[in-house]
Amino acid sequence: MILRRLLLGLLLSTLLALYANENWMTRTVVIDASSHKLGQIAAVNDQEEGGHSVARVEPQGSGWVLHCDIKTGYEWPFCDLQIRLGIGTQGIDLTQFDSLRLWVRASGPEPRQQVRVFLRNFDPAYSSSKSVADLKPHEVVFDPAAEAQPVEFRLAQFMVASWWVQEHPLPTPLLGPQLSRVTLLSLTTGGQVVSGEHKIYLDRAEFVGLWVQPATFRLGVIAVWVLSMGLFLLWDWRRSRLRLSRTLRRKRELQKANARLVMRSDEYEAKAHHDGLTGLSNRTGLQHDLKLLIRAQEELLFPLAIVFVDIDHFKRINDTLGHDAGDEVLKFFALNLKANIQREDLLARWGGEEFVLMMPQTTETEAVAVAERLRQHLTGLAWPSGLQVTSSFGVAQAESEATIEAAVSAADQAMYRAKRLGRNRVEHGASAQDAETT
Ligand SMILES: Nc1nc2c(ncn2[C@@H]2O[C@H](COP(=O)(O)OP(=O)(O)OP(=O)(O)O)[C@@H](O)[C@H]2O)c(=O)[nH]1
Repeated sequence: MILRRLLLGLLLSTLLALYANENWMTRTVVIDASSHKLGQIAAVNDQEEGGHSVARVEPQGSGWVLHCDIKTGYEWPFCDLQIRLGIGTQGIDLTQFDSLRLWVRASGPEPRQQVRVFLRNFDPAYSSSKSVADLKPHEVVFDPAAEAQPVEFRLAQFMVASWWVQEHPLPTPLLGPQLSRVTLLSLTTGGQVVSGEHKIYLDRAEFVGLWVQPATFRLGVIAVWVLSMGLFLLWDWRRSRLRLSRTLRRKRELQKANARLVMRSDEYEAKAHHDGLTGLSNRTGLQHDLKLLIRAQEELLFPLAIVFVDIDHFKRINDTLGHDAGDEVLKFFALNLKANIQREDLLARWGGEEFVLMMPQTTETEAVAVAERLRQHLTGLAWPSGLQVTSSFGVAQAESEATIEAAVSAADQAMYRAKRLGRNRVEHGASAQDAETT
């Protein structure tokens, strides 16, 4: 948005600047009675050339009037109103100007009273500081009465007077117009003047030019555009780099946050799948592990032996020794169960003082033997607080994933049968009584 505004601003400024360059950025050198003292003005006649014409200048209005009495004597009689420009032979550099405006009138005995305008240039190659005749004259001739005032000439219209070139042979490079050191502006009577009273009135003259030539100005405008584009590209490149590094930083932060979340979710999952007291899997954990095993190696899993283990009269331990002692018994029980089974067996706390053992690739008969070994081992342990702890076992077998649920139920039933039959024993398979209960 800002960029669009800047671009629009630059575009409008460019159009305005181009217009201003040609219309408002003009400079003007004014020549009139207030800018030039009478000492800088001279009336010259043809007497030095052997003529008899008489010329004199006097101020009038904002400028001057040249009174000229043309008399025969010289072949080309004339009177000249000369205005000094600049200081000494330095003159003024008119190459920076485009035109000359003149507020001029002329009167005299001719039907078309012509005036010649000269711009005389100094160049040490052909001029001496003393003689006006050595200054290269650039000339236009016109009839002021036929023109609207002010009369405007382009400086390019001024041509080097051919009669002067004939009298001053020049090397080729110096032949053309030269306006870099113009020391004199003169208004002269016409080339074929007739005898009598002539007057040339000059109210004002102006050299007009542009401060900066359009070609140079346009180059400047192009430079501004190129610079702006360059700056924009630099700024855009820096912005893209900043954006990129910001995005990368955010990505890294996200990755870190993600890793933290994954870690936390792993922790929660571990907590959800484990029993806090014994460190064994809980029922959810067991189901999860079982699912993984079925997915990974179902054919190696079955027959799957399922053993339910329940501590006998556990409530009494709690009641007599307290809940903490009960916890210690549970931990000790779990530890010893774990220590006496194989690595690939799954052991979980099913709930309360009840545990489940699942043994892959194990038949019911083999599991009964394992259960018996465990029962004896657990019974023979030195229990905390000198307790005598026994446990009851129920064993069943699952042939496939579809029969696991039934086998779990059968093992649970068998364990309860072991309880009913006096505890501290191993039971397996379904009995008639179990079938009745289910
Ligand atoms: N200390 C402790 N006690 C528990 C925990 N979980 C369950 N219990 C207790 O275990 C006892 C189980 O009692 P019962 O279901 O009557 O079983 P039992 O006393 O072992 O009797 P039988 O199983 O029939 O031999 C209850 O008093 C529960 O409060 C536990 O995490 N810690």
